[in-house]
Amino acid sequence: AAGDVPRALTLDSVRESLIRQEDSIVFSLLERAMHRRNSAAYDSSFLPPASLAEFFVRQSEIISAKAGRYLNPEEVPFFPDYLPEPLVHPHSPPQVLLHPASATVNVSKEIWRIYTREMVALFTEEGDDGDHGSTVASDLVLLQALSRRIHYGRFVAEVKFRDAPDDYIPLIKSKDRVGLMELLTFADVEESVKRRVEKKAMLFGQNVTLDDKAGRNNTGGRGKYKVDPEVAARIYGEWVIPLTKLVQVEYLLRRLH
Ligand SMILES: C=C(O[C@@H]1C=C(C(=O)O)C=C[C@H]1O)C(=O)O
Repeated sequence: AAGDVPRALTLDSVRESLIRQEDSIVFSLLERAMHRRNSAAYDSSFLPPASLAEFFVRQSEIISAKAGRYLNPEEVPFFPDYLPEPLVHPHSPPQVLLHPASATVNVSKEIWRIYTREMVALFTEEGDDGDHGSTVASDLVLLQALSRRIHYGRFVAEVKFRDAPDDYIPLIKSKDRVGLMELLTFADVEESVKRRVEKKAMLFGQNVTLDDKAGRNNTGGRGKYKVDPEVAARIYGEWVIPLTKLVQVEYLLRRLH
C-alpha cells in the first residue's frame, strides 16, 4: 500500500515489505484463477492493436495519474506515455529514497509480455467463460501487485548499495552485470521466499469450513487448491525473483550517474 516504504531503509525492512506483498500476489493469483484462461482478452482484437486487457489497464492508469497515484515512487504504471498530469498536489513532498538517475528503471514491458504470453496459461484452466470484463479487472490487480513487487527491487538495490558501496562501486564502474548479480544474490533467501509462497498458496487456497472433519479432509491430496501451490512457487522462481534481480542490476548500473 502507499507509504509502505519505511522512512529509514534497511535490508530487513524492505524484506518485510516483500513478504507482505506476497500475500497480495498470492491472493490476486487465486482471484484470477477463478476465471478460465479467456485468451481473447489478450489478443489485439478489442481496439486494434490494443487488447481488452491493455485498454482496461490504460484507462485505469489515466484515472490513477489524475488522482496523483504516480507521485508515489512505489507506483509504476505499465503505460507511462501520454499519462495526464495529476489534478491534485501532494500534501507533503514525497520522500526521496531512490537515487534519481536509477529511480527510472522500468521493466513493465517485460512484465506485461511474460504475464500475457506465459504466466496466465500456467495458473488458469484452459477455455473461455465469456466473462472478460471481470477477468481483466483481476488481471489489473494482479499485474499491479507483481509490478510493485518487482520494482521494489529498486529499494532493495539502494539499501544494498548504501550498506556496501565499496563492494558495488568497482563492479558498477566496470559495468560487470554478472558480478553485480552475484553480489546481490542470496540463494537461501530466495529459497525461503519460494517455500513461503507455496505455503501461502496452500493456506489461502483452502476452503475454510466450520466443520472440523471437513477441515481435516481438506488437507492433503492434489487438485483441491485453486492454484497449485507449486505453480505459485514456480511463478516466483521463474519470473518474479529474476525480474526483481534484473531491476536491482539495472538500478545499480545507474547508481553513479
Ligand atoms: C530481493 C532480494 O534480492 C534477491 C532477490 C530475492 C527475491 O526477489 O526474493 C531474494 C534474494 C536475493 O537473491 C533480497 O536480497 O531480499
